[in-house]
Amino acid sequence: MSSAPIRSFIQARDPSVDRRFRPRPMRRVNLIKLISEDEEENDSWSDTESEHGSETTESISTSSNSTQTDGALVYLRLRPTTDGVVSSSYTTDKNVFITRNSSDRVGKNLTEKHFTFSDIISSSVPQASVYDTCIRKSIETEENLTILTYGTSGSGKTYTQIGNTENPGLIPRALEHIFTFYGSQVQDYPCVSIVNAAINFLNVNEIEDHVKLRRKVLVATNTERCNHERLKDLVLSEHGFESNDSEEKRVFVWVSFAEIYNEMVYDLLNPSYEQQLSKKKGLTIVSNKGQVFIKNLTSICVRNSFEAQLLLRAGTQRITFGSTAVNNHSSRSHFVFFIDVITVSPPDVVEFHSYKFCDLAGSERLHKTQNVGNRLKEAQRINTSLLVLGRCLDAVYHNQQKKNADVVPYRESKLTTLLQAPLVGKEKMTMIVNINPLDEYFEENLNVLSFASIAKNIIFKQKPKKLVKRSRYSWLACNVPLNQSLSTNENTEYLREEIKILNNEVENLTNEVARLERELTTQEMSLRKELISGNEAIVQRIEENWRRRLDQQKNYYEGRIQILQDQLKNQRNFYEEKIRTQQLHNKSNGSPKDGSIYVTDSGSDADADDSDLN
Ligand SMILES: Nc1ncnc2c1ncn2[C@@H]1O[C@H](COP(=O)(O)OP(=O)(O)OP(=O)(O)O)[C@@H](O)[C@H]1O
Repeated sequence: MSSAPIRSFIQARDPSVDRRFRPRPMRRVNLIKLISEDEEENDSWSDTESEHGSETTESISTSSNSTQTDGALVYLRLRPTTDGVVSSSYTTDKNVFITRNSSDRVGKNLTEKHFTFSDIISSSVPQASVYDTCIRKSIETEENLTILTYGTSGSGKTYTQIGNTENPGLIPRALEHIFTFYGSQVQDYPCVSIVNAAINFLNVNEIEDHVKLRRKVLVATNTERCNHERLKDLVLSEHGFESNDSEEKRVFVWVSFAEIYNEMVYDLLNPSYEQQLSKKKGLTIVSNKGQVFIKNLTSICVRNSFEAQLLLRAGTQRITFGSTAVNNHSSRSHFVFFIDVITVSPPDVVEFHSYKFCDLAGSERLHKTQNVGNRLKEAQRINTSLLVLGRCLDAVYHNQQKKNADVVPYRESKLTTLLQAPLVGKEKMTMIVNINPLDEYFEENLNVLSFASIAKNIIFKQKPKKLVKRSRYSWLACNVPLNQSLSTNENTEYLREEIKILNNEVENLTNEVARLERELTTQEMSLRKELISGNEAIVQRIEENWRRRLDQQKNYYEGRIQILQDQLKNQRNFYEEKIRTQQLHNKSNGSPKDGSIYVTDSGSDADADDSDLN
């Protein structure tokens, strides 16, 4: 029995076939774009060949310690609210019940909804706990992880990912964690890297080139080691990370940083970033046997957390921010910060795992953000790419219930093209949904929560994968001491650059010391002023006390003087009266010839009054 011919939309039409049922492409395809991307897919494999390539056997293995057996972990994080009416009420057991408070919409279906999350992070939960809940375990179990922050504008996505100096976010914490975890195993020289999503050993020339590039990128950033020491102390004191560097292992940590702005991919660590931006020359996203990567994205092999934090800060300064009516420091693009960790164990095992921190730009209601001009264009691009992300999640979710899967429209936006692996479950994905639970954002929050609930309900059929390679000389290939690897000229140049960066650092430290001294002087002055004004107040109080006591004493003695004067007056009157009476008496009886005065015994009264004078 002959089987029915397989229909194809490329072949010429068979006139006997009913046109209504002819096969068609599932969607309109931009052929030029498809050809250019496919070409790059082919190229990318040849790029991965290194001098060790012929001796290697490469395998993609399933991660044995992976915990993802079902779907993505979706957390809800609530932003603290200072004023305004809060629209949602929450239950404790991972459920959120969102309801509108304002009276105009009560009674409509829109006003009440119920959603479930992997966990709810309330507004009082500190950044350290968010890190412990969402990321810590993945770093300690060395598994691939993509962490997305999603939500409306101003809901706290960038705060969650990057944070600030007092409250560092997930990325700075992850960097400190990785470097503490691997400790002395972290290598200084980039002997092995990831090129086009494949493990690649570098030869001596490539190592030299990379060391030069690393210097160039680091020298261009403003080194501030003192700030880093503060950040490191803070993070380590909050988490107490433990080191796992007892095993014999060589670890290479690579970081890269990309931005998707107006559907163009920009390299935030590229020394000529400004040129790419002005020429609007973005990078291409390509895929290689399911591994998606950005072609020619600058990746730097960092030696310690200080260098990594510097690159994070330098890249963050280049992210496109703008002011809107909702957030005066609003990200106008999506960014992805990549940390790739390659571990080489003796005799021949090379493993690769990566962490992608993806901060999605906020979905925006145009009438609320009041955007015009460029801001409006950006907002439209942002909303479109988020819409595609929603459609991809929706398609993945519905495909799991269907026999014939629909095409998932990953390629319709740069963001979804890049996130393809976690969206299909090849990599573990954690999504933090940020909302500002004010009543005025009720509808936006409802959209965000509906979107998140789709992500929460996806169950992946495949398990996350980890790239493992066995290479006979891998351990040896990673043992390239500086003096052997660099020629004398290069070595001199390298040392010159080292001196330059150290000088830079000395200058910064001197400035920091001067600043601290100035701060100290100001503090001392204000302390002195405070002490003087404190003492002045005490002296004034004592003075007032004494003055009061003096006044009291004065009043008392003045009173006494008055009494005594009155007594004296009375005595005088008494004796004068006595003298007058005696004189009258003498006159009537004849006065004594010698003129003497006779005193009567009533003088005893005067004696009694005299006692008062004592
Ligand atoms: N959990 C939080 N605790 C304290 N402050 C927060 C929190 N979440 C957000 N904020 C503050 O809210 C403001 C807006 O946050 P952020 O810029 O992170 O929003 P966003 O979601 O990234 O916005 P956009 O999409 O517009 O870039 C910032 O000033 C931030 O410090």
